[in-house]
Amino acid sequence: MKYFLDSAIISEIRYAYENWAIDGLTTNPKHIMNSGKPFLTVVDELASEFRGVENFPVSVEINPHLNDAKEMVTEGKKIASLSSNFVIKIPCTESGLIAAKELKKEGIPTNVTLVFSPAQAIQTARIGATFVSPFVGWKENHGEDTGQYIQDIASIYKTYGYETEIIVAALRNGKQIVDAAKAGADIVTCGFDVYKNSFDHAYTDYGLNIFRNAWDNTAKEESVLK
Ligand SMILES: O=C[C@H](O)COP(=O)(O)O
Repeated sequence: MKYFLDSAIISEIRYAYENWAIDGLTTNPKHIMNSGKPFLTVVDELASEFRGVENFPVSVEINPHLNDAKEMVTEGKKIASLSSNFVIKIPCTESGLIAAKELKKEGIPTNVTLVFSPAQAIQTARIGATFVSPFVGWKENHGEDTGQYIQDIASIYKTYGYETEIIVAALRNGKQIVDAAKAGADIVTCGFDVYKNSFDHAYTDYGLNIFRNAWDNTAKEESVLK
């Protein structure tokens, strides 16, 4: 399963790319706002950060106020022209799905976002979007159990041979990453801290202290080892 970083902050994107072998990047209007920089500045930074890096998709979302499919396509084409890495992130509305279908005809990759049901995910795959982004954390915040939801999308895609890749989004902890993997997600996208926390475990720290103590109490010959 691939790991994408969900962020628009260049310092953490660079860190995760260099140290964690992330496979791609997703952004949304909230992440861009949180970077504290203007939209086009962030988009330019992302384009230059990954110039020449192959197979590293960077999802950039169109203006969320757009409702008209033609306007969505026009904006999507403009954003896509800025980098060969860019994937156009488009909301899962009727207009968004029409726009994603048109962008596919133009050879522009898309990521259909704000997906909350298998029915939305089916149409996303039928129109040939590159990625579908079902959100988990937002549903769970409202008390919904999401285990079956991702499994259903993955099993429907398998049954019909849909090629759209499933990016399970808005994850809040390591358990949700594991649940996504078990459900058959192709990709998860998480914030910087979610990944960082998922690499640690309290028992690892506990065991490390035991081993450090043992190391300190073991006689050592002269050696280069400290
Ligand atoms: O845009 C997709 C994100 O994964 C949404 O997640 P977020 O609630 O962490 O911003």
